[in-house]
Amino acid sequence: MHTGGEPLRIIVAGYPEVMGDCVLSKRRYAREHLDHLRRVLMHEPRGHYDMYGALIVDSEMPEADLGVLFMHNEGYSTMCGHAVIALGRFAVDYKLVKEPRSPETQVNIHCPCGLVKAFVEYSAGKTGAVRFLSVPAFAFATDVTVAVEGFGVVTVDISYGGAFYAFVDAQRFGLDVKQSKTRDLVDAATAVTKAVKSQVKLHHPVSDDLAFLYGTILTDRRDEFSPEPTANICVFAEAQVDRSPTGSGVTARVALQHHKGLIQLNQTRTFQSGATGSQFTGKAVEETRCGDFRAVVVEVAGRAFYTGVSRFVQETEDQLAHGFLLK
Ligand SMILES: O=C(O)[C@H]1NCC[C@@H]1O
Repeated sequence: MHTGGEPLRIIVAGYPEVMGDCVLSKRRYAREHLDHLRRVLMHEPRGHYDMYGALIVDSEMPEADLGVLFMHNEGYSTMCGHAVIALGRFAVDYKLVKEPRSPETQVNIHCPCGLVKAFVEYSAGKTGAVRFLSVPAFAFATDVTVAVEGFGVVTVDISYGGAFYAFVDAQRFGLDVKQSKTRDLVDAATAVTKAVKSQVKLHHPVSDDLAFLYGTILTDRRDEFSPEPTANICVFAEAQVDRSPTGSGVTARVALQHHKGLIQLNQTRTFQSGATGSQFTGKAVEETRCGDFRAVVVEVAGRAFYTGVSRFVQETEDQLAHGFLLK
């Protein structure tokens, strides 16, 4: 499938059992014991540098309809909004939920970061747009200064939307998220990610497995509420570029905007991908807490589409059967 141009290869069969007593520990198990399969399915020649995947696993939560592990060019994410939008439709279409209901069917998706509730438009047997309520999202730190190689001292905000992101105005690098060359945006964002990773210690109240920087999101700085779309581009994992507006990034960005008093509860904003122009909407719907952090529940909405069905093989005499990546 794809959501706003971002691919999602949903793995439905062929994996060995993923061990672990919870979805978060299954993520650890996959990283430690099954990583060769991620490389086969994400990397070339079956995938490509920016491929994204979802492995459906059992969840230990009785209310979950399915569990999922997310994978990309470098490892395993804790949250992925574009994948949740696609999986919501997929779960209804492939009967992973019992009784589809109109006008919306609820699909509870247990992600490594926690339970995410997706609501899938359903009418006359057809699935449509999907909205989801994510795990509590919070601004972790604002106006943090880091020394970025090649760019000097840069001020960033750090926010959590199921995964941690650093946010910076692209203009700081003389760039425009919609007009600049992708390569230049990737270089700046990657340098920021490297600096934040080495200079800022992250913390998540629920688990240390959630406390890592997933990527950097460059924005057009239009954070104050407006009915006009605001654009951003997300560079995550190993310099991978999201084609969509980034569901977990929109969640983190809305939490940041709400924290700064730039957006009120239930004010809907439109977020546009600097890469493809595709759009998600996002709004904070409830104030809550995550440990000591004041947090919000954010609703993100978008559309996903089917692209095809694949079956992959590995031949024993193939020297490149295990996958490779050109950097
Ligand atoms: O939509 C999202 O949240 C994601 N897309 C790729 C990177 C993030 O996981």
